[in-house]
Amino acid sequence: MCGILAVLGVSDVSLAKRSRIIELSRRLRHRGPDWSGIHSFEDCYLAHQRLAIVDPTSGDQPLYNEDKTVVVTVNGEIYNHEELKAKLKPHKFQTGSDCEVIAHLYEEYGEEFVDMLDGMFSFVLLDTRDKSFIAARDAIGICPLYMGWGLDGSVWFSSEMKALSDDCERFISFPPGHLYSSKTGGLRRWYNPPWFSESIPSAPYDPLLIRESFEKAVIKRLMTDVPFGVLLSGGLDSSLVASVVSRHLAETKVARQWGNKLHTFCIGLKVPLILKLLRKLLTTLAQSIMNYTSQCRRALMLWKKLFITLRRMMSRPLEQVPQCF
Ligand SMILES: NC(=O)C[C@H](N)C(=O)O
Repeated sequence: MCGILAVLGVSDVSLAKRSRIIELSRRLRHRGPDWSGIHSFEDCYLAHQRLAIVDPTSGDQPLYNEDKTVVVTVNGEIYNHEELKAKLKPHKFQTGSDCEVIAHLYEEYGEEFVDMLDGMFSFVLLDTRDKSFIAARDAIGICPLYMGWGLDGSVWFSSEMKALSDDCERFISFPPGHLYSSKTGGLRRWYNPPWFSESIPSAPYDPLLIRESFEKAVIKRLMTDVPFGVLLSGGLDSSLVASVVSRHLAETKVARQWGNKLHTFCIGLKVPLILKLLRKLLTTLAQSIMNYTSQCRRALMLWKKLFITLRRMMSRPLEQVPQCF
């Protein structure tokens, strides 16, 4: 999770406008407490609130290509960034951030690079050479993104609606798997898997393939330089995730630095059945530590905070909750 805000083509380039954009970006501070950054170029602003996951020491954003003509602000994790860097051999990387690869891929391949990314992301990229910009959101919309239009013709993008709603004349939820290009002035789908148009899936059911894909999906998400935990509900999905993590934790960078105890978290009431399931799960997870919050009042306070955080995003709650990432 990080927070991004980009405002492109504002008519007012005064210091007051810049301060306003910084103030709006602060509305996303809860998404990234580790760093706040802004880059402005003429009438364009790219701001970032960072939750540092990969390269916490030098990966602050916005990020750039070598001569800083391409600027990006990204919320996301690019799981195949090492592989992509290897393809971009002549390029010089300034940071160890997984997201810097986006600026160099754009330099190398233009707007068509987005389907090379394996990850969850939403980003805005500004090419200062011709003042064009693109914005994109991952295949299924794990990372949130909203797009708005100001009365002065400016185009806005933000991780949360609360940074757009007071300053834009209208705004939309940016569709998952799409790319906006200022050159064409429209949205187009970049994610076009072969099965997309099938109404009934034609691939035969293959449980081993499902297991293998599930394990791979969990393992690639262990790409972090900071300690992490697993949130347990007591149900099947989170238990399966925890069991795959516990089996592969020892191989990770994090375990080498922080030890290979798996931290798990659970929030809820002490319902005997759930406690029984959690206890059973913990006996199967080697070296795990459980943090259980069961105080009703604290849980309610957290819900209150969550509603305030998601303010104006709750019209379709089930759709919006995963978008907190
Ligand atoms: N967390 C993010 O969304 C950005 C980037 N992956 C970082 O670790 O800084």
